[in-house]
Amino acid sequence: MNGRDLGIALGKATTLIEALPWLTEFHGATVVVKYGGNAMVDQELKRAFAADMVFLRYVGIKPIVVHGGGPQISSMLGRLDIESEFRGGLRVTTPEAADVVRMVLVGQVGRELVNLINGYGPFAVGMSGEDAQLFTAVRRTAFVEGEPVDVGQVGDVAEVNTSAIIDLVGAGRIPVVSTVALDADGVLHNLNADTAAAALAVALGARKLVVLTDVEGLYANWPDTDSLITQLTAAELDALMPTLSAGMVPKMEACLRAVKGGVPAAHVVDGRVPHSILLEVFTEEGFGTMVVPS
Ligand SMILES: Nc1ncnc2c1ncn2[C@@H]1O[C@H](COP(=O)(O)OP(=O)(O)O)[C@@H](O)[C@H]1O
Ligand SMILES: CC(=O)N[C@@H](CCC(=O)OP(=O)(O)O)C(=O)O
Repeated sequence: MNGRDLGIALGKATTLIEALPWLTEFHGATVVVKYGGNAMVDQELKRAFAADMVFLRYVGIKPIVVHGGGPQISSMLGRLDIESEFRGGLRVTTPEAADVVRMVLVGQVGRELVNLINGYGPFAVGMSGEDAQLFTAVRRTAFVEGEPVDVGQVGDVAEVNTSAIIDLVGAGRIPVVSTVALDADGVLHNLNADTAAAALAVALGARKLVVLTDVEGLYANWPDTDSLITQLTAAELDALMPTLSAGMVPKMEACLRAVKGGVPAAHVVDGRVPHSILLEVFTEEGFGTMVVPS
């Protein structure tokens, strides 16, 4: 082996051994991952994400994936000539739109992700928030400039029944969750996927919530990209919330909900970077923005 090849080999060994403390710390831990953004549309990023989930599973971590799909829902509503708009970051969801949301999330986006993950190992099992009553929804209003606005069949998570997820994870599976759910009267509701991921992380007592996005993480002064925050407390995030705009609001609300609900760390990581989740979990410096309890 020449000097250059030896250098490369030693670099690889260093990277592997750097992971040892984190492999030890997170062995057996439950990690809820919200999949969305670019990582959901770019072929290379999609495959990298699927490989990461199977990697986590093989090293003894229990990943649970909650997926988004806003752009795919908008595209299908457009094809069907059904009007769609967002108010206060939430999709106005008529009964007709709710059927399309379920069809796209459960029947299209969820299926594709299950198949991608299963390309690396036969572990992924898809489920809707309806299955075994994983989520019970309660109707949610949006807030536009401080005023409540009715957005139709949009729900928050009122209750989580983790039994089916626990069964699947116990059998070595990777649950892939689509975020539609019934309310107590059996009416179908559309749940924001960041919100649902946070509620699930809390109910499962997860060690981490990791939310993929299309920026490096949370910036203190968006759009100044020199202002990336690597770590902050829930109290510091509470103070920043009024300064955040559209897309980041549900994500950071989800991080707050998770850490206030007992999850030790919630992360927002850049889904444009292949294997960003591995970088977050297995490196000393982590990746993106980490929110910790106050
Ligand atoms: N303080 C902030 N830090 C980072 N991004 C912000 C901030 N405020 C607003 N944003 C916007 O939020 C977007 C992320 O939300 P969104 O587009 O909904 O993500 P995704 O498609 O990954 O669900 C960023 O691309 C950015 O445009
Ligand atoms: C109520 C609400 O807005 N629901 C979302 C559900 C999908 C989602 O959250 O997808 P992303 O993570 O890709 O945004 C929607 O209808 O678009």
